[in-house]
Amino acid sequence: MAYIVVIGAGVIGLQTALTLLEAGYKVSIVAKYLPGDEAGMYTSPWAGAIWRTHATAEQKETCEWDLASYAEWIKATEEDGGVEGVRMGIERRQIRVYSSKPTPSLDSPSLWFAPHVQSFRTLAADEIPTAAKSGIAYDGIAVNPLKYLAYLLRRVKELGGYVIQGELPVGAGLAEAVRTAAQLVSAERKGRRGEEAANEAVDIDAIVNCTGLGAATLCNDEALFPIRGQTLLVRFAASPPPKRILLSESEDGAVTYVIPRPGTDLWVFGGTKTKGVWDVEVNERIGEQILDRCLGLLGREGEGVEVLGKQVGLRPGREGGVRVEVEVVDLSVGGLGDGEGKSKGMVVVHQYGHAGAGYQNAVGSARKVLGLLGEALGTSTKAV
Ligand SMILES: Cc1cc2nc3c(=O)[nH]c(=O)nc-3n(C[C@H](O)[C@H](O)[C@H](O)COP(=O)(O)OP(=O)(O)OC[C@H]3O[C@@H](n4cnc5c(N)ncnc54)[C@H](O)[C@@H]3O)c2cc1C
Repeated sequence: MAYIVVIGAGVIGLQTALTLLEAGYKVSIVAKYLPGDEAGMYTSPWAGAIWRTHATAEQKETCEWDLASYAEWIKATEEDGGVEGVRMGIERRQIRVYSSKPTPSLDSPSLWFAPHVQSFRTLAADEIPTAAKSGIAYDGIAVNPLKYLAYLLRRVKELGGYVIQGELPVGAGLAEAVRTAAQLVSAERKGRRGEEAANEAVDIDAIVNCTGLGAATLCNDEALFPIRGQTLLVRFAASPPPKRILLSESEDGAVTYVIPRPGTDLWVFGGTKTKGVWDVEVNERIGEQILDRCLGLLGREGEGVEVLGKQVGLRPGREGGVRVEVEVVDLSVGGLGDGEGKSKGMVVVHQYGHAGAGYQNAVGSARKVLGLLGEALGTSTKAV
């Protein structure tokens, strides 16, 4: 059975590990940060998060990825009275998207997703705020990132995946990172199985690199850049609004959104999308602007509104888009020897740079990794 090490425990690493385990691979995760940790370089806990595709009709693969998550999430909210959805930390909520442009016709490429989402409709004039020109609504999904990450981690462990907390060296090249990952897995095996495992060869068949922004230094990918997002966590002391996701896009590209956070009485107010800014300190002035914009979107004043959290996350943006591809890394120099002096090429599947769509891309892009691994290792999904 092929043995895969997944680097990273954000939504991408965890979903990839889960997909590989479900297909029969043995999997260990190595990651500096795990669910429950909070760090500027750990994007996933800070997400909004919702299902709202950013893909254009021409980006066929991304469209498929987004639809894969949508189908899986909707199913989880429907089956068994929605028990699985609750376990996952997701809720089905109507999303209303307001725009400063007129409604495109239903066969317009910008509405490619309309036939695929449930209860799609254009909003009537009296359902649209005065500042907007048009609006659409459909059944969306809100995700509580903390619960969702915890759920994925639990599933990984239930299926026999091992999770090792550790940092791989950055700036020393991918081969060095791969070697360190192998050492960490070896040490973990030793701890788990006792001294007799100490000399056991670490037989790793492939690595999947799900390091998000960390890939900028782990494998020197200069195309990566942060897209800073600031949000607030808000509670309404009285008369909370109807639990809907509202999102407004203005002509200058600014996006304002309110998201009821699943399983809580909190709301996420957002947001910002500032490219190239690494600063993870909360900016109070931006926070006040977000509060004003969101209350305006809800048509409310500020009474009884408690701001309980202020947060910043860095989306892993990448020039040229997501990187999901195979690289064979030469480990011959001081590498993972086979004991006979032969060089060893390690299959590394890169899986990072999902920008503002990591949650909705995760299921589909993990399936792509599964296919790439099967081709690279010569293991069909059924034969691992
Ligand atoms: C404000 C905001 C709102 C968002 N809203 C949405 C939304 O509505 N819908 C949506 O789909 N997406 C949304 N996103 C985007 C989504 O959060 C990201 O695309 C996703 O979290 C990226 O996940 P990741 O696993 O690639 O990276 P991360 O979560 O950053 O995980 C990277 C992992 O790699 C590990 N790692 C990195 N370097 C090393 C190293 N050297 N050694 C060991 N481990 C390492 C880290 O410790 C971590 O475990 C939003 C993001 C933000 C900030």
